[in-house]
Amino acid sequence: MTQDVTFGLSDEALLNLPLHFNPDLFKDQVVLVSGAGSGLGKAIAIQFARLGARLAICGRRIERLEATAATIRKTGARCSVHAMTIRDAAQVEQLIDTVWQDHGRLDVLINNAGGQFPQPAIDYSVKGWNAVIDTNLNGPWYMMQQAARRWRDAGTAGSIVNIVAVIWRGMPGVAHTCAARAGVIYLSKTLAVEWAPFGVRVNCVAPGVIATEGMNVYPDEARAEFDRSNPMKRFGDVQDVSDACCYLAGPAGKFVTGEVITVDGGHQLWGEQWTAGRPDYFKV
Ligand SMILES: CCCCCCCCCCC/C=C/C(=O)SCCNC(=O)CCNC(=O)[C@H](O)C(C)(C)COP(=O)(O)OP(=O)(O)OC[C@H]1O[C@@H](n2cnc3c(N)ncnc32)[C@H](O)[C@@H]1OP(=O)(O)O
Ligand SMILES: NC(=O)C1=CN([C@@H]2O[C@H](COP(=O)(O)OP(=O)(O)OC[C@H]3O[C@@H](n4cnc5c(N)ncnc54)[C@H](OP(=O)(O)O)[C@@H]3O)[C@@H](O)[C@H]2O)C=CC1
Repeated sequence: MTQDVTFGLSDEALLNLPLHFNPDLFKDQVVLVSGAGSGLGKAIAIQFARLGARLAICGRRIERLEATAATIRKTGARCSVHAMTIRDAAQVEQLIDTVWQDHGRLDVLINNAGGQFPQPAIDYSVKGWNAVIDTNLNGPWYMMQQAARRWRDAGTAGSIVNIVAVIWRGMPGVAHTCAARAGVIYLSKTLAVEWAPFGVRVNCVAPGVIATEGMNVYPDEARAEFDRSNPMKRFGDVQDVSDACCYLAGPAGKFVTGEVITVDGGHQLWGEQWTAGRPDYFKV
């Protein structure tokens, strides 16, 4: 049976998910989450707030960010809202300055904002290719570099978690995002070494198919098969990903850097994947 794909949990449901970590785990720490107006970013931000953190959230659409912030404030946590695009290096620099001014510190950066559109690579326009590379490689890089410069200059430790994707076998239909995510993964492994002297850890989480509204970008034909993309034959939920972020960012992950945690129900080991539908050539 195809799983119901009216994706996403309500804010109320996110506030009431059972916690798998100590509620004081991130007490008084400041966590910046990009793309927190929806889906995974919203769930990650709310979970850090429930674990005692102060939040800074960013994304392009202010209304969605304000809605997330209102939910976060119900937990008693402080939350600042920053409307910006990660694709503009100057806006990223301004963002990191403002977060330090507003909160006086930064402890964790969750580089979650991202996305792509499904299309055979042979048809990509230059603008489409650049949009995806800017969103999923250049943007996360600007965020990492600005955060790390601040940590180096302040002499304080920091932790970065980049949300990537399960790209190990390629991903037909989203070649542009595969290229970008591979870049982020190997950037992270390299920075983990370069930035270890500053006390900065850099890790990635690679989610498989997770039920979020972002999934609506895929054609019905492809989405109908997504719940069969792993041997558990279902979508993961947002907490599967937010828990991995909390593990990596928090004290349990203090000896982990340059690593990728795959949270995919076994997807990387199993089956075929067609993000833009199965081409006729492969139907027989
Ligand atoms: C058994 C089956 C198993 C299968 C299992 C595989 C499952 C793997 C699933 C993949 C893993 C990842 C999942 C997710 O990431 S979930 C969703 C995350 N969210 C999104 O993807 C959000 C939606 N995407 C976007 O917002 C955009 O794609 C983009 C990221 C590029 C946003 O950029 P921008 O806002 O600048 O975009 P524009 O609309 O201005 O477009 C810029 C140019 O990009 C081209 N374009 C955009 N959309 C399309 C499209 N749908 N088709 C073709 N081309 C597109 C185009 O050139 C745009 O320029 P023009 O508007 O001038 O034409
Ligand atoms: N759901 C899944 O199964 C999987 C998701 N992922 C990745 O996880 C991340 C979150 O995805 P998900 O929550 O599902 O999807 P969503 O589309 O719901 O979330 C993407 C978020 O990124 C923000 N964003 C996009 N472009 C920019 C930009 N240029 N500057 C700032 N913010 C931006 C969007 O907000 P706004 O448009 O307002 O800016 C939105 O809130 C993405 O990187 C996605 O590719 C990876 C694998 C699987």
